[in-house]
Amino acid sequence: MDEQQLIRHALAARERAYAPYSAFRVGSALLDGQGGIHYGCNVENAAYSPTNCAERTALFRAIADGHQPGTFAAIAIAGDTEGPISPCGVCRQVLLELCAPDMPVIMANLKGDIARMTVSGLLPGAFGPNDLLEK
Ligand SMILES: O=c1ccn([C@H]2C[C@H](O)[C@@H](CO)O2)c(=O)[nH]1
Ligand SMILES: [Zn+2]
Repeated sequence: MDEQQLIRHALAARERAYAPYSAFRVGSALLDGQGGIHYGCNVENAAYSPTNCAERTALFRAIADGHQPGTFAAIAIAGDTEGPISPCGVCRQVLLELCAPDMPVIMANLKGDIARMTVSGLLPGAFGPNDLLEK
């Protein structure tokens, strides 16, 4: 699974977004350690705050399907932004919780722009699992 393929999966997932309020559709594709893909899209809500971003949808789906935290290989995210889409702060925190710190996060837009970061690079100075679990 190369980067371009993972981005294509994220773009396909974006088609399933439920975004009637913002009309801003986002897709994600999470690659697991066995080469499996877990799709995510944003799912909005009339009360707004229950909205789930594409990134968290894919991560929560994969965990619910039995994958262990820290075993994922990469995530791609795609949205119709000027530059490569950037995950929100809540998703950065959830990525830090459920993925290895050095896991690649591939950010794309519809024009083919791509940016790459690691999970830990997206949330410098984070309060994370180590602060509670390793005493
Ligand atoms: O990285 C992002 C940024 C935004 N959204 C969603 C949340 C909301 O439904 C809409 C507008 O913020 O886009 C995502 O899913 N992922
Ligand atoms: Zn988010």
